[in-house]
Formats: sequence, C-alpha cells, structure tokens
Amino acid sequence: MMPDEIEILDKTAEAFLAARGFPPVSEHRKLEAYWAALPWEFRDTCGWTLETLRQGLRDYRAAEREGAASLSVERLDVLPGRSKSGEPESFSLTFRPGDVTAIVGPTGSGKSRLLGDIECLAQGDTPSGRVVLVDGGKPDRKTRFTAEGRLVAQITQNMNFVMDLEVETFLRLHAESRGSQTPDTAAADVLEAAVSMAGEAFTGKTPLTQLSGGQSRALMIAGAALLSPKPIVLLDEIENAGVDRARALALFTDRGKIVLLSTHDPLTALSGSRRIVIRNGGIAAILETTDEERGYAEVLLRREQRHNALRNAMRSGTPLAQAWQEL
Ligand SMILES: Nc1ncnc2c1ncn2[C@@H]1O[C@H](COP(=O)(O)OP(=O)(O)OP(=O)(O)O)[C@@H](O)[C@H]1O
Repeated sequence: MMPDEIEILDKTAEAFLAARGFPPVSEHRKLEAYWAALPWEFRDTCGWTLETLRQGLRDYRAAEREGAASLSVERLDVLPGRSKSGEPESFSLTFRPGDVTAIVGPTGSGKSRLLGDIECLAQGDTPSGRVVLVDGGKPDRKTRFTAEGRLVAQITQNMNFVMDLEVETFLRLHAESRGSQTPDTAAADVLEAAVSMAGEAFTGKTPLTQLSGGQSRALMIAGAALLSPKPIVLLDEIENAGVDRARALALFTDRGKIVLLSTHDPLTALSGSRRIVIRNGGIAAILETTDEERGYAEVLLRREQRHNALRNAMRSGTPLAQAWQEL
C-alpha cells in the first residue's frame, strides 16, 4: 500500500535525523515534510525550494483530486474464494456507503487477510483466491496500483511520529498537502475531532512526539475521515486505540464511507450492522446485528463506562470505594 501522508511523515527517518539541531517548525523542516510527501516521479520536476516543492505537492494533489472524483464507490462486492485448507467459501457479501461491518474470529483465523484482500482489491491473486468487484466490475490497474487511484485507507495499530512538529503545524501541512484551500480551518476541524475522541486532552501546541498512542491514533483517524478522499476505511482493532469508538465511527459514516472493523471486542463488533465470522481462513458466516444484540451493546457500554470511571479514579489516586459510591 502506498502510505498516506501521515505515514510518510512518520516514517521519514531521514527527516528525523536531519531535524536534529534545527529549531521547531523551521523552513527546513517544512521543506523536508513536503519533500517526503511527494512521490518520486514528482520530486525531480519540483526543484528544491519550499515554494517549488509546495507548488509541486499542490499540483500532485490536484491530479489526485481529479482522480478522486472517480473515487466514490456505490457498491463493493466480495466473491467467495477458499479457506486455508482449500475448502470453497460460500457467501454473498456487498458493502455500500455508510455500512459498518465487523470482522471477527480467533487469532490467526484470517481477519487481516480479508482486510488485505479488500485493500488490494484482490482478483483471485491472493492466498484466499477471493475477488473484489467495484461497482459491479473489475477495478482497473490505476485503481489497484496507483496511490491516487486507490480506494482504501487503512488505519493500523502501529504508528509513531518521528518529527517533532507541533500538532497544529503538522495538521496544517497535512491539510495543505491534501489540497485544502483553507488549511487553517481544516486543521482546526481535524484537531477538534481528534481531541473529542481521544481519552486525554491535548492542544495544537502539543509536540507530536509527546502524544500518547491514543492521541496519535485519534489524530490519524480524524485525518483519514476529514482530509482523505478514500471512500473505504479499514480499522484494525480500534478497541485498543484508546479512542472513543462511537465518535470515531460516526466521523466516517457521516461522510458516507464504507467501514470495516477487525475486532476481538463484542461492543465494537455490535457497533456494526453485521459481522463477518472468519474460521480457518474462510468466511464461515455473516450475521446481522439483531435488536436484541443492540440491547446487549447498551449494557456493555454502561459496564465499560463504569470500568473506565474506576480506572480514572485509580489513576488519579481517588480511593476506589469513593468512586464506587459515585457510580
Ligand atoms: N483463505 C486463506 N488462504 C490461505 N492463507 C490464509 C487465508 N486466510 C488467512 N491466511 C493466512 O493465515 C495467516 C493468519 O491470518 P491473519 O493474519 O489474517 O489472521 P488474523 O485473524 O488477522 O489474526 P490476528 O487476530 O492475530 O490479527 C496469514 O499468514 C494469512 O495470510
């Protein structure tokens, strides 16, 4: 997968090293960020100054947006393949905009494989043999293999920032690089969404390197929801992200994205309208979430809130008996 802007900025060890010894948010640092965010083929044509790189990235994003016009997806079908032991699968599976679907199954059963098949729009060329159709047809090569054509944003469990920009500067750069005409407003919107879903507060002035895992993931989720044009979002074990799951999901579904969640957590699974059960690499069942199960979700949510309240009390040194009384 071509990494998205955040991942590129994260992983640019080059920038990290070069950044040592420079004041925060120097022009040099911005130049590195733009440089890192540009695909190779665009770099040569851009030159080396901040202005030429910035313009280069704008041009690239404009080309990407033209491609993005065709990034909308009305339906995505997964056609059956085979399990790990080669048994044929049998199911009918269609995703539409705004759908939230959970993928469940024991460790090693093949949840990530299914996400991977969707991510690369498999055409019988992955170990599962599944085929993914976009709007009823085979995706073209551009959609499968070019960064601008790709339909899927994936949010994984691992992420680290290696640049020590302040959050607001990073978000503004990110918004600018995505071609936003109002990067300050876009950055403020992403920050607000991220703060509202992160467990612990942070501000635009917080350095990226000081963010907790949950805060970093909240930023990544808000960025993917508000700045990325990709119509399909894959979330890997969001329950471990330390973010408010309901808010995170609403950010995506409000924008009509197709959401797939790989999860081991019943409450997360019940936030989907159905769940795909994976066994031995194959799709064993597709279960619609019933009204009764939605009732379970409410009970689970109340329990989780109590648990969180006790955990917060414990963390802040409040005697647990007192916190218990207040529940
Ligand atoms: N249908 C399949 N055919 C062949 N290999 C498969 C199939 N499904 C999964 N595998 C392989 O089985 C291994 C485990 O699968 P995967 O990583 O998807 O499991 P998982 O459910 O995501 O596990 P975890 O819960 O630990 O993240 C991988 O190497 C994957 O490529």
